[in-house]
Amino acid sequence: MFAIDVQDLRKEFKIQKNREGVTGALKDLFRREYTHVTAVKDISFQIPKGEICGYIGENGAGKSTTIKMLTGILVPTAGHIKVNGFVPHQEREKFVQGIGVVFGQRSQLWWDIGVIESFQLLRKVYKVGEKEFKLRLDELVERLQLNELLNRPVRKLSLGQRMRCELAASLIHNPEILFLDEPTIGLDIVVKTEIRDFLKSLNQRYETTILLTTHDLQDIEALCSRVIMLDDGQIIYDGGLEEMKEKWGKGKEVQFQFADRHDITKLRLLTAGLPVEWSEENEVTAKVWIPLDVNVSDVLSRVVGSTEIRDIKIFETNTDDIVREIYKTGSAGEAVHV
Ligand SMILES: Nc1ncnc2c1ncn2[C@@H]1O[C@H](COP(=O)(O)OP(=O)(O)OP(=O)(O)O)[C@@H](O)[C@H]1O
Repeated sequence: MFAIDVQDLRKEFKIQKNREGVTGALKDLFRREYTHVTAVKDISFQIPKGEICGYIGENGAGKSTTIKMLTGILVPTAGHIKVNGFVPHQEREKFVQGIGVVFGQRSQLWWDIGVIESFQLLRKVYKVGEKEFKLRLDELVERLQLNELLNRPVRKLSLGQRMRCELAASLIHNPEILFLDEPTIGLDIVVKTEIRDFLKSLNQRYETTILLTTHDLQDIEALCSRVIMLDDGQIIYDGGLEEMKEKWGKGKEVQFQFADRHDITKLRLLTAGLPVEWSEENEVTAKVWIPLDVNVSDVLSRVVGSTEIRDIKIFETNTDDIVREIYKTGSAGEAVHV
């Protein structure tokens, strides 16, 4: 059984049209006109237990709509969903016991009461026993460093502090599946790293399945072995992160800092016959772009032997660039493997 099993899932929204002018408004009063937006277009995917899967796409691609259907907040127009063995919108009460949800843009904590009181309320919602709650809370407090925050009202927390509390809140009942919609949005790099480390260890320790929506591809790099990419409600890529890089990565860039002034013509001659491209940065620095099918060491050995070098830096393919390129060209269209 998969942790998440989605078959031909579709969501259409009915939107009221507003006709123009007074006559339009009057007409609207008597007979409303509607248009339909299809936010999710018959998508299918399966996520095995214990996997951390990135769910990415541009604004409006349909990510949040999918998460809302997977968590039972929205009812699908068509298709089938099984999460943790349940149909989310039909078996809500049993279903929510097994999932945790964090929407980065919205809080599940009560604004004016102390964090610990919110946790207590959630304990009751999820019917967690006092003893179990205590153990769980101690662990979360330690690992997310919440000690100082427990008695403060949520409205007095910084965004990073609040997000750590949100994560703890979503995990009080030790769910098997965690849905995270933009969990690192607006956070500084230190908090982002802390949250990523926490999620990684949570996954390793409890085999928690995580579906993660994010615009920050560093989240994906740090956490996900698999990526599902959505475009206009359809899946345009479903596969490994490394595979994605191999398929669409443009190669590597190597930057040389020479001991003396370099001569770009001479550098080009050194690598003659290889499909590489040199560019000058300044008098002593030059870059060479090496496509994926050329061995970096072949290039290095030709240059290193004949010039004195101070420093070499190798820049790997950047996921950010790849994803941007795929969105731009839609080139992933041919390579869907679902
Ligand atoms: N309640 C709604 N009523 C009407 N249209 C909606 C509703 N919710 C979402 N949509 C539309 O569905 C499409 C997908 O929206 P969704 O919020 O799922 O995208 P997203 O990928 O999560 O985007 P973002 O990255 O901006 O959060 C958009 O065109 C959006 O305008």
